[in-house]
Amino acid sequence: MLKFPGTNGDEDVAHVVRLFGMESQIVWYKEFKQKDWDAIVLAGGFSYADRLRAGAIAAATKAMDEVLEAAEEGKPVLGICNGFQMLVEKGLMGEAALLHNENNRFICKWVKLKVTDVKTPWTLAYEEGEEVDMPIAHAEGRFYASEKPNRIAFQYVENPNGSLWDVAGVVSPKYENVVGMMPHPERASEEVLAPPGRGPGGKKVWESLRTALKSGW
Ligand SMILES: NC(=O)CC[C@H](N)C(=O)O
Repeated sequence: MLKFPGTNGDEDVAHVVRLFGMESQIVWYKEFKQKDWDAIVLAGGFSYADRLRAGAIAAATKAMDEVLEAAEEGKPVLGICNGFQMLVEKGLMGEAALLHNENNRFICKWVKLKVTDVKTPWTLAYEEGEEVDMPIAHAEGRFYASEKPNRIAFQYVENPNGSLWDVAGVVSPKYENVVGMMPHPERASEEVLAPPGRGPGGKKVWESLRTALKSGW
């Protein structure tokens, strides 16, 4: 897992990855070499204080060239929230952008999602069309693209931010091993963290990864 100045989701991701039986290390972006890792998670936060646009400055680092190389090699790469913004800014998610939420506010709440692509290393443990709960926490999460993406990984059941096509997460059009999503699966992977009436809808992201890595993805 990669840490930039302002990343804040790294400890939570490392914790759940270990909880699901895998090893995980947090690596400072200056020291990051992709060849050392089987999979990469770009955790959420406020890298470089969201200056310019969220994820834009992180996308210009050498560490993100390493991430691109890992994507090209077929390694599973997941961008969560600010990590998704980095993948978009790096150009890995096609002609797309994450704009300010329609209401111009930072939105922090649990939402219901539909899993719409289960052919990625991050989603293969879900049923297609399965509805799950996860929290969102972002200001710049409104998915925009001139054309509907071919592979949408997660869709909002009730769209909170004005994203086109209810997009909450997409598969890279170039690399099917690369997924970006605004909701936070790492905050929804333990029963105890789910509020009343909600379930830990992120668990299967890590179960998917475990299965994918075991089968040599
Ligand atoms: N939780 C996050 O990663 C937030 C992402 C970004 N800082 C935003 O507000 O849009």
